[in-house]
Amino acid sequence: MTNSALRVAGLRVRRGGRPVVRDVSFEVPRGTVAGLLGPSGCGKTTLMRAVVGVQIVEGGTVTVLGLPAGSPPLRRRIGYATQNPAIYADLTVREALRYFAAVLRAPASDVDRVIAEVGLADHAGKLVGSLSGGQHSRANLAVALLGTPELLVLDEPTVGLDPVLRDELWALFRRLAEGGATLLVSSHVMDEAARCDRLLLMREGVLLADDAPLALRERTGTPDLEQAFLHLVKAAS
Ligand SMILES: Nc1ncnc2c1ncn2[C@@H]1O[C@H](COP(=O)(O)OP(=O)(O)OP(=O)(O)O)[C@@H](O)[C@H]1O
Repeated sequence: MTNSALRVAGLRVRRGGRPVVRDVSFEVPRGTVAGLLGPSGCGKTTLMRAVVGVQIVEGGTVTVLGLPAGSPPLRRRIGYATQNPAIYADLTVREALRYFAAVLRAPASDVDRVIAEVGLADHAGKLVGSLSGGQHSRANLAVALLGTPELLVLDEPTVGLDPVLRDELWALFRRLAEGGATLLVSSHVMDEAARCDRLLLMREGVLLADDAPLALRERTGTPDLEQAFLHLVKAAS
C-alpha cells in the first residue's frame, strides 16, 4: 500500500475558458496535515474539487488513497467541507447531523461525537438557521467528520472564527492526523500555516512551494511565513 494519501501529477484545470490550475504536482503522506495556502482566486477550491472528484480536469492525474479521484469507493472515505455550508436551516444541528449520518451510512453514535469535536454540544438543539456564522461553519465541518473519513478536504474551515475557536479546531486537526487521518486544509491566513506539517503555496494556479513550514522559512531566509510567501512571489515574477 502506498504511503501517499494523495498524489497529484501534472494537474491542469480550465474554468471559464482560463487555465486556473497549471501543471500542479505534489504528494501528501498519510497521517499528515497539508495546508493549501494562497490569495483569493489562486485555485485552492478548484484543486480541492479535483481531489474530491467533482471537477472536470484538462490533464494530469489525481490519485486518492490509491484510487483515481472520483472513484465511487472513495465517496465514504473522504470528508469534504465546502466554503458554502449546505445544511438545512430548518433542522436543529443534531437533526441535520442525524440526517447526514443516515445518508452517509455513518454510525448513529457519530452524531454526538462530531458535535462535541467541533465544540457545538451546547448548541446541538438549535436550529441551523439561527446559528452564528462561526457556529454554522463548525456544523458544516461536523458533517465532514461523520464516518471517520481517511482523507479530510476542508475548504477554509476556520473563516469567521475567533482566535480561540481557530486554535481549538487546529488542535482537532492535529488529533485527527495523529489518529491516522490525512487533512488537506485551505486557508489564506498565514499564521495558520505554521500548524501544518507541509505547506502547498499557490499563486495564480501554480504551486510556488511544497515544503515544511520551518524548511520554507530557512530556504527563503525569512522570519515568518507571510514573508516567505512574499519572497517566493517575487522570486517567481
Ligand atoms: N464556476 C466558475 N466558472 C468560471 N471560473 C471560475 C469558476 N469558479 C472559479 N472560477 C475561477 O477560477 C479561479 C480559481 O478559483 P478558486 O475558487 O479555485 O480560487 P480560491 O483560491 O479557492 O479562491 P478563494 O480563496 O477566494 O476561495 C478564479 O480565477 C475564479 O474566478
